[in-house]
Amino acid sequence: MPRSRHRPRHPNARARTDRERPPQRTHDLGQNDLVDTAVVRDVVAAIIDRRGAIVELAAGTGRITVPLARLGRPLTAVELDPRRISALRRRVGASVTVRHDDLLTTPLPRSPHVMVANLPFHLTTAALRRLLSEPAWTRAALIVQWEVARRRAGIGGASLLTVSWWPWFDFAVHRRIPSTAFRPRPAVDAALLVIDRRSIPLVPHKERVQFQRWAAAIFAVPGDAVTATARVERLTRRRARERCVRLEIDPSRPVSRITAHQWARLWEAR
Ligand SMILES: C[S@@+](CC[C@H](N)C(=O)[O-])C[C@H]1O[C@@H](n2cnc3c(N)ncnc32)[C@H](O)[C@@H]1O
Repeated sequence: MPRSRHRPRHPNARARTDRERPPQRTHDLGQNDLVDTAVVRDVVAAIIDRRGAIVELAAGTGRITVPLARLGRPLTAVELDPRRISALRRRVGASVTVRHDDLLTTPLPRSPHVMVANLPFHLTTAALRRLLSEPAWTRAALIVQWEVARRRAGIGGASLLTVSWWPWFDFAVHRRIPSTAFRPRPAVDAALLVIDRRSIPLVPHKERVQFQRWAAAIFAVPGDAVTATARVERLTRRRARERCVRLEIDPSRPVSRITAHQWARLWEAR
């Protein structure tokens, strides 16, 4: 069953009478658990050399939480489904902080930490937006749909969401995860997407809002780097081409194929 087909019902929503209550559908919450232990090991390995506390979102019944707990670091596991919370508490014991909360709003630490999540697919974009605007985590190891991971990492062309955050984050696909690694099995493969906060941003933080507006304007122009630069910067095509060549950007390159460093150079050259 595709994970994203049904709109999820929030378990904390107004209580309904039995007659009103629809049949329980666990896939509404994207409960595709990770049953492949080799993939679990890869998720843990992705954060093992990053210091700080660990926050796991969408912890489920603890298939990733348990091996994370063995690292002996402060660990908070967040899960929305109250039935899963009870199972999780029994499984991990008192050393893990188990929090019954929504991953989109749960408070995150203000000190450096790492994030882990096998995200419910229907919340992927909302969760990414939320995480990217949080100030303190240094690395996030996230399981997301395969195609989403490729787009976020700029493979075969970056999306505006990626470009908007590229000066401050690096996105990499660590591995593909076959749909057979989950129960119930989703309709599509997934990937382990690892996002690192850049220690030296490519664009100063204080310019983020302006950069994002400008990038959106460039993205809205169909075509290549020259066409977009000329339109947004109000340059002649000749001047725009000269600027691209000077900045080592192929003038005929589609906007979605411009790299993170090239975006930063274009921004600086405005
Ligand atoms: C794909 S499962 C992952 C479970 C477990 N981490 C694993 O890998 O086996 C997603 C989990 O997120 C939970 N979930 C769904 N919506 C959530 C939300 N808004 N906040 C927190 N957890 C949520 C689901 O109940 C489910 O347990």
